[in-house]
Amino acid sequence: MNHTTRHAIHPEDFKAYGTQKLREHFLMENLFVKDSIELVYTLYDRLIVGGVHPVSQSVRLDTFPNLRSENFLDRREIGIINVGPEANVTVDGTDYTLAPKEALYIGKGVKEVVFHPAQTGEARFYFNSAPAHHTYPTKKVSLAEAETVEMGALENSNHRTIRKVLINSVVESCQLQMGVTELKTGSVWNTMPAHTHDRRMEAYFYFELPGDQMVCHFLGEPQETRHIWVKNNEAVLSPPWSIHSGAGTSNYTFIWGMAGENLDYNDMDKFPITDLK
Ligand SMILES: O=C[C@H](O)[C@@H](O)CC(=O)C(=O)O
Ligand SMILES: [Zn+2]
Repeated sequence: MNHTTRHAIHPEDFKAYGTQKLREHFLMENLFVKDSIELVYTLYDRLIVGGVHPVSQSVRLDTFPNLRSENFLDRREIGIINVGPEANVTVDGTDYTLAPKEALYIGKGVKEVVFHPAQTGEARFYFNSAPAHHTYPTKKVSLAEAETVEMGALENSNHRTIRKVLINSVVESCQLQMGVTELKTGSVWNTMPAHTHDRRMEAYFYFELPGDQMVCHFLGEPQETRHIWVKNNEAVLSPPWSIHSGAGTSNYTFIWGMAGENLDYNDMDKFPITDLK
């Protein structure tokens, strides 16, 4: 397992960041390394963002020094979404088969989580983990069980399906919320009109983006935005004061995950498009 730390950034300092610094602090590349877990421990609500890529052997979710706990989930909950072909995850001896884009919520106190290679193709799992002070049951959530909404329109290049997978109407969690948003062919903009939610941070993970295409992800306070060019299978952090919205050179799918003060998905402040700067 490889881990790095990302500190929280003040919005006033953020204004002075150039391309390299923006990427260093907000972009998460190389989340999938063969037979390894790559994770980023952030100081935004202590959310951990990670990728698991078991190819020739199973990979165990081990604790690491930042946690000072015996097991990874002693004081944490985790949401896992399968971003590869069908593959299994074992949770304290129970096997869960995750079809592509299916999710697994695992509550605090679980001792062992093992990710397995796929039968066909290369397994890839993306996860977010947040501190938890209560144990909620482990639960697999299929896309059919997700709370699903259609947003936007092709005329605005933002027709998309938002599947709220780990949301409190579907699965109980302490602070974690996650979902999968799929852009329709010809639609490239996510999260427009853009919003902030001061009570929660967020992370976006882009996938199903052709290898020769990219997403231009916008971040920053609504009147002081910057951009980061993002490739397939890369993730971006969004501080609570930042918008998070992207336009692709093709359509794509992304996973959003949040942690913080509340579990209220609709608690967001939307900005009129014409007010962005
Ligand atoms: O706070 C919620 C998140 O930013 C996403 O759910 C937004 C999203 O998927 C979209 O509009 O495309
Ligand atoms: Zn958001």
